[in-house]
Amino acid sequence: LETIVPPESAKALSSKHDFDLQAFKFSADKELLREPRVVRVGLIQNSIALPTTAPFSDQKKAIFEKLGPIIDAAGASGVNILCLQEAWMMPFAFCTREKRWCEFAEPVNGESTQFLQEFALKYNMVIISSILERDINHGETLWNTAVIIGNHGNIIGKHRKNHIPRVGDFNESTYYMEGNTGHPVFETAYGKIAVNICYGRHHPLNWLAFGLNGAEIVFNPSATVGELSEPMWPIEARNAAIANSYFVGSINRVGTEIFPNPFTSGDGKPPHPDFGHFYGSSHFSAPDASCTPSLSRYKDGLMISDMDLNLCRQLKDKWGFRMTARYELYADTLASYLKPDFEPQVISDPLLHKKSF
Ligand SMILES: NC(=O)NCCC(=O)O
Repeated sequence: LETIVPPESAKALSSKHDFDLQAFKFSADKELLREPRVVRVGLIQNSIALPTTAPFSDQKKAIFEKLGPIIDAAGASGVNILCLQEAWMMPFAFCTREKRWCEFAEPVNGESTQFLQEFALKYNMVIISSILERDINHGETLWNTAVIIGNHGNIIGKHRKNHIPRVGDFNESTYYMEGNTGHPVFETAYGKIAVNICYGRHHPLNWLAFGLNGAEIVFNPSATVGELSEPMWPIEARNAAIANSYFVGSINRVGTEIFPNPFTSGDGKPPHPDFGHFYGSSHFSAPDASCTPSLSRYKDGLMISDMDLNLCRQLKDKWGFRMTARYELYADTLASYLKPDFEPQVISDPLLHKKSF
C-alpha cells in the first residue's frame, strides 16, 4: 500500500509519548458516475497505565491521560472515524473471576463517554468506544458494549458483544451475558459502520449479519493473547473483509497485565497472575484482500488509513458474492438445525455397516 506521511504535530506526539504511528492508503478504482468517498480511519491500541493494584479511579484517570495525546495525534492527522480497543478504560480483569472489577463498569453516558465526546466534538470525529457497561435501567446489569459517538459529540447508539468466550483464561461469562442488540449498522457522517467485538470475529455469521445490514467498515476491538490466538489474528479479519465486501479495522491491546491474586481456569495450569501477552498488532483489511502492516506487538500505537468506501461496491460487482450467496439454502439448513428433532443430512455408504463374512 501507499504510505501517508502524518503531519509533523502527530509525529511529534508519537515521539514524545512513545507510541507507534503508521499511516497508509488503500487504492480503489476511479468511477465514472460516483465521486470517491474517501474517509480517514484510525485505530488505537494501548497498554494499561498503572499497576492493577493502584486505586481504581487512579487507574482509569491514568488511562485517560495516556490516551489523550494519541487521540490528539489522530485529530491532528484529520482522522474521521476512530476506534479504541475492547474495554479500553480498564485492565482486562475478566480472567480473574473476581467481582471487584465490576466497579469499573459505567453507563453508556458515563465518564469514559464524556471524556471522548469532547474529542469527537473538537476534531469532528466519530469515535467508537468499547466499555464495560452498567445498564442502570435494567437492574444495574453488566454488558460488554461499544458506544458510537457521533462527530458532533452526540451518542448515536450502542452495540453489545454477541459472542462471549469460554476459552483459556477468558472467563468473561462470569461478568456479562451475550448481547441483545442484534447486528446494528450505524450510519454516520463518514459512512456505515458496525462493531464486531473481539471473540465475535471467530463467528462468520456474525460478520455476515453486519454485512447484510449494509456495513462498509466493521471494527473489531479486541483483547487477546499470543499463546491463544496470534496465528488466527491476521487471517480471520482479512477473510471477513473479503467475504463480506467491507473494510475491517482490527485492534488488540498491548502488554502483560499482572493481577493481585493468582487464578486458574480449570485447564490444569498452575495458578498464575496474568493472561499472558496482549500482542497489539492492530491493522486494517480491505475487501480486495489487501491489508496494512500491523502496529507493534509491544507498544501503544495509532494506525491510520485512508479508504475509498466505493471499493466495497466495486468488489461486490466484481465477485458477486452477495448475488451468488444462496442465502435461502442456508436459511433452510439453519431453520432445520434449530429444531430439537434435527437430523444431520448424512448419506452413509450402505456397504459401511454391512457385516463382512
Ligand atoms: N476478549 C475476548 O473476547 N477474547 C477472547 C479470545 C479471543 O477471541 O482471542
